[in-house]
Amino acid sequence: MSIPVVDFGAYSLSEKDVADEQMRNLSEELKTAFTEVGCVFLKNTGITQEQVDRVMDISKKFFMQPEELKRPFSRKSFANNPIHGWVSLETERYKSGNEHNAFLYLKTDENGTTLRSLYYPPVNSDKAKEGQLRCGEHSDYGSITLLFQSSEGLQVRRRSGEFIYAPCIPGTVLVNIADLVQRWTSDRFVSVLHRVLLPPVGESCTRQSLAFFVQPDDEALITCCDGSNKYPPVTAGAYLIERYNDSYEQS
Ligand SMILES: O=C(O)CCC(=O)C(=O)O
Ligand SMILES: [Fe+2]
Repeated sequence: MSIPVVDFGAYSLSEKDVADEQMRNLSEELKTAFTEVGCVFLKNTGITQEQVDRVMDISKKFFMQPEELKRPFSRKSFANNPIHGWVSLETERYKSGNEHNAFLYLKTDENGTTLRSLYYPPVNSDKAKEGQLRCGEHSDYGSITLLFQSSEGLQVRRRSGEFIYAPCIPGTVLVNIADLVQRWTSDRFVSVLHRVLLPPVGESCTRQSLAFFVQPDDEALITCCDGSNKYPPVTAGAYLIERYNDSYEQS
């Protein structure tokens, strides 16, 4: 199954009421996507492509500034909020990947919900290292991730193990199931492994993406909702810290 594209119009930000039947149909479509692939493209959400482009333009302006102007916003500058802030090229990477990208994290104080704005600079494929990826293979940690992307390169792994491209479809948002929901649903919904490949040889395009990681409140206790206890109960905050420490190499 490829990644389904589901029309979210009935439940878009501009709609006040949703008819029961529309809600039932929508939930069926989402359930199929989340049990079979772990992700779905939603169209007609009420978030416009213009709004997404605007956020990407603002982010790009930030990334294009000289290092000394970005440094005051670097991650170490926010003592009470260790995730918030700018991370320069190759400072932080998933253990599985040989990466080259920069991030800006915007995190609230209430829980782990975070917007991560990513900028991948142009790549000279002659100089690329063996096995280099733009973003190493991983699954996200929280409940769901909303992903907006400016160009191709993202791949997701199907349950069969094969990686398929997640195309860049303007006006849509890609919703990924993350690990806490897989745990919560005792593996009924699958958290989707994904990665970002380098552009094809001869093309050196940049890439931008916006990943909105939705996280339950830190103290929320996540127990298997079918009562199976397949995974021991864990608070969302503790789980996030554990996964975060486990997943990254800092250089
Ligand atoms: O750039 C992308 O599309 C992938 C970003 C991602 O997977 C992440 O930040 O967790
Ligand atoms: Fe991710």
